[in-house]
Amino acid sequence: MDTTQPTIALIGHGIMGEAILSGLIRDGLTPADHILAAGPRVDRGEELRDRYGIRPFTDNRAAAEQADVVILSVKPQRLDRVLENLRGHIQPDALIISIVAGASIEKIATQLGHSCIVRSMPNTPGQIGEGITVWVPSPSVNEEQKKTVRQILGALGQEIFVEEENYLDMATALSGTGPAYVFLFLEALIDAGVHLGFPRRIAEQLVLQTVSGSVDYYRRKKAHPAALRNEVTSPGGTSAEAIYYLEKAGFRTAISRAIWAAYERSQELGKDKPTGQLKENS
Ligand SMILES: NC(=O)C1=CN([C@@H]2O[C@H](COP(=O)(O)OP(=O)(O)OC[C@H]3O[C@@H](n4cnc5c(N)ncnc54)[C@H](O)[C@@H]3O)[C@@H](O)[C@H]2O)C=CC1
Ligand SMILES: O=C(O)[C@@H]1CCC=N1
Repeated sequence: MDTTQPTIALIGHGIMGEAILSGLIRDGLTPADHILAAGPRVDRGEELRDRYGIRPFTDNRAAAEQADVVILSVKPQRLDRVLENLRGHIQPDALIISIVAGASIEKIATQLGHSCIVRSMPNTPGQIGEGITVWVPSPSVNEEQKKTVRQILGALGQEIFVEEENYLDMATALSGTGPAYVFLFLEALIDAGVHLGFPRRIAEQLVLQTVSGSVDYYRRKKAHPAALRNEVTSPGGTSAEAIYYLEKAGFRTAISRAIWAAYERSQELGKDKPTGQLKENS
């Protein structure tokens, strides 16, 4: 093992834990034997070891004690117990990166008894390096550590540094949760196509290319979305008819209210003992 390379411990090796470790390995940032992935499920650890060559652990402390960087990637409802268990088992100069929705820097620092914390919010497209992560450091994170954070989070796609922690609950609602809105929209369009009478395969192809082509077009034209929508909307035509019904049904307001609700839920998840049932070991 090359002792000049930082050792990274993931506490929680579910969907996002795997996204991070696979990105680090894919980008050649961390050798697989420097990644320690901890979680209660032995089968999951073995699966990740076989797929990537990382070192699995069932004992969070044993992984964290060896790590220069500790990444917290458990569900918010598990966090209190995990932090309590890790307290006193973190190297004094270790950097902690949390991706846990809602959990504030202050909460993590107090419960862990450690001040060098980064709070971040990635999203699932990070699994293919196409995600976006917003992050905020505590005051004791130094410039060298910020570089490390950029590299680690950069393995998931784009990263945005912010100075105000409140942006993290906002990012959780907009970009962290964002893929769920996009997939719901895709699903609704495909089902509408099937309702019209298209075979599902054709409906999926039409929707996927329409959505990805529109996103690419928007990216390239750099025009306001309303201007691009107007290009589609002929007087007395089909788009005007469809948009009339969407607006009448409260499309925009529903989206805005949903994102506010997600923002408020992120704030609630940061409180002690957040509600929400978890299955064993999830
Ligand atoms: N899924 C998403 O879209 C995003 C999730 N997040 C945050 O990432 C965190 C993890 O979420 P997911 O990866 O989606 O969840 P997940 O359920 O896929 O992964 C959680 C992992 O933690 C493990 N675990 C359970 N108890 C544990 C313990 N005591 N110690 C160590 N590991 C334990 C579970 O076995 C599981 O593998 C959450 O806090 C979530 O808020 C952040 C951004 C996006
Ligand atoms: O649903 C959740 O709580 C997580 C946080 C960001 C995306 N999913």
